[in-house]
Amino acid sequence: SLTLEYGAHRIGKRTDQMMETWRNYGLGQFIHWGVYALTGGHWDGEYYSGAAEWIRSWDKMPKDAYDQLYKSFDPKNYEPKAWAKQAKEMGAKYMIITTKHHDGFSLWPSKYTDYDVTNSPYGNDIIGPLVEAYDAEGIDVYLYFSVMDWSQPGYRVSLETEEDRTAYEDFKAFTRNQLIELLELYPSAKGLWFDGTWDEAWKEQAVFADELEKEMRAMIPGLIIGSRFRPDDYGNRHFDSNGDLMGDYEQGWERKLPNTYEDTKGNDWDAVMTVPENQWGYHSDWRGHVKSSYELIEMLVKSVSLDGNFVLNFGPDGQGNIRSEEAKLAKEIGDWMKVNQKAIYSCGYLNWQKQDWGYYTQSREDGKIYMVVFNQPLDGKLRVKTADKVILDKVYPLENPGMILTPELIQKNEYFIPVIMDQKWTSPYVIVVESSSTD
Ligand SMILES: C[C@@H]1N[C@@H](C#Cc2ccccc2)[C@H](O)[C@@H]1O
Repeated sequence: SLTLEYGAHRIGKRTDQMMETWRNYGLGQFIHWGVYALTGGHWDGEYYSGAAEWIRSWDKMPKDAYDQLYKSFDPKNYEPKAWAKQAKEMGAKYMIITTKHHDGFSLWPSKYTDYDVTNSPYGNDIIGPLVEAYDAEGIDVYLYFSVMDWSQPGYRVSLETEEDRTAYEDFKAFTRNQLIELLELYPSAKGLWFDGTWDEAWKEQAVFADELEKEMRAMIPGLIIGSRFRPDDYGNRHFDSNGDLMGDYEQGWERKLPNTYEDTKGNDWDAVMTVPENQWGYHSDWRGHVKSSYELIEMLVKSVSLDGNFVLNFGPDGQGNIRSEEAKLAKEIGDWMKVNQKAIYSCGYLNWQKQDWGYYTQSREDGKIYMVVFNQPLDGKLRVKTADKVILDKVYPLENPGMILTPELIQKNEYFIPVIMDQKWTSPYVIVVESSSTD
């Protein structure tokens, strides 16, 4: 393997309490909010088919017009406490807020740019009240920060000339200043979710990024930073040039999920997911497939079954409203979580053979096994093939612990669990398996 000075600084999972807490979240909420929400994915009557938060990059979007939008940012309906309550009802255990997206508009009062909320009609800090509201609901807050910043004169995609390099030094200092500022202003933040680190210019900054990461971790002990922030000695992010994970968890699952446990390489990971195919910021006209709560609950369960967290995105509109489609999903997911949360929180991967009826999760607290059924067999029999030396001691529906189910032995370590056929199941249900080992 290569000798790396700026590669992975740890092999294997973090085992401290803050990371244990992170690992056990199960469900998170992403919030993408900024001046792009004012456009709703349209400009001058034309529909933008890209991701709404990227509308500034659209050739039909005059850059100076976009850069004036902040002078109209005055979200009268912004209610951080209502947002936090809704997230609590949904069952989110953490929330990731865009403090600054690629356009550089800072949702907090930043000493280092005039392109921030204090210079908008709204005038006040957006981030602070949101952090307070989510902290009050017991939902941990993580700060999304885009290194790529189109508003900054020193920002560069690549460093071709001496002028580029000189300018980029200013940009690096600005980036560090804003990050230190965020951690000083919002010390209850549990971590940073970095984005916009794919530029060649940034990928040359292994030394700077490593020193900055160390400085931030020293400010907030236990701070959680994913694999998307640092480049290694050769510019590799996520996994260093030896294939070892950078940062505290894998951050590469954006709008996609791993399919097998092997895909996760045994790392901690989160999957961040949009409701439409690819809209993070507010788009008034969602086209194409919009995911149902059923689909999103399956993604959540699949994520937990593979030792990951599932983070569902919300994109409030320019007035600070949570759109009705997202409010409906939050309610539907929350209703399911209220009944089935034991199969999600503090649960993870179980090494039993995956079956077609759905997913296994296992509690990291008491070892209970949860069979989350999405595809009920027509004959009402759930095939279960356990790992070796496992005895099924007690099997029952999570919703009805008194209804003991008797497994039918098919062969060694393989059973049929009779499902409850006298009930028309309309949503995914959970069967609990209490087991022991013959060791
Ligand atoms: C979390 C998500 N990352 C951002 C992106 C992107 C992107 C940009 C170009 C090609 C592929 C992906 C999206 O704007 C959103 O913030």
